[in-house]
Amino acid sequence: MKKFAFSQTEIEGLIIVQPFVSEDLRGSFVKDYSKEVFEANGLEHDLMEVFYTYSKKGVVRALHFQRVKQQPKLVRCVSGKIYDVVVDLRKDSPTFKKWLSFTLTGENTQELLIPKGCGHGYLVLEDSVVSYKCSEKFYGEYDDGILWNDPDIGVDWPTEKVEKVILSEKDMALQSFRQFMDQYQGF
Ligand SMILES: Cc1cn([C@H]2C[C@H](O)[C@@H](COP(=O)(O)OP(=O)(O)O[C@H]3O[C@@H](C)C(=O)[C@@H](O)[C@H]3O)O2)c(=O)[nH]c1=O
Repeated sequence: MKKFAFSQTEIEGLIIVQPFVSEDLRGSFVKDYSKEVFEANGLEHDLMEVFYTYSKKGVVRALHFQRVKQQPKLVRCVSGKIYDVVVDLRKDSPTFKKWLSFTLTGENTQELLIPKGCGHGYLVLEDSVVSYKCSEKFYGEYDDGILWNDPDIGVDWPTEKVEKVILSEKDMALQSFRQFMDQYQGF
C-alpha cells in the first residue's frame, strides 16, 4: 500500500504527489485527489474541471498555459508513459524560465500539482491516457503556449525514443519564447 505523499520540487509550488494506492488480487485502487488530505498538507486545490487526453506514442502537447486566469492542475498519466515538462513562467520567480521533466506512467501512479504561471507539456512515450484536475476553468480566449522545441527554453525532449513527433496544427504554430516575452507583463 502507498499512502499520499507530497514533495516540493525546485520550482516553488510544483509538487510531486504520490497518490494512495492499494493493491490486491483483483488489481489496484488509486485515489489521486482528496481535498481533505491535500489541505492537511497545506495544498488548496478545489476542482473546477476534470478532463482526459488520449494520445498515441510520439504525440507532443506543449508548452501550454492560459494568459490570464491560469489553471493550477493536477496531472497524472493514468495509463501508458509520458515525459512531462513544466516550465516556470512567473517573472518574479527565482526559477523563472527553468524547466523540469518527470516520467509519469500508469504504473508509477505519480502525479504533478502544477501551479499557476507555469507552462506545461509532454511527449508521449507509450500510448497514454492523461488526466487533469483543474482548479480554474478553461478559457479558450486565453489559451496560449510556447513552441515545444523553443531554443531559448531548451527542453531536452527524448525524441529518440519515438519514431516520429506528432503535433497539432495549433501547437506547430505557437509563438517562440522571445515573442512571448515581447508581449509579457508578468503572471
Ligand atoms: C484544454 C481544453 C481544450 N478544450 C478544447 C479546445 C479544442 O477544441 C480541443 C482540444 O484542445 P487542445 O488542442 O488545446 O488540447 P491539448 O493540446 O491536449 O491541451 C492541453 O495540453 C496540455 C499540455 C495541458 O497542460 C492542458 O492544460 C491543455 O492545454 O478541446 C476544451 O474545451 N477545454 C479544455 O480544457
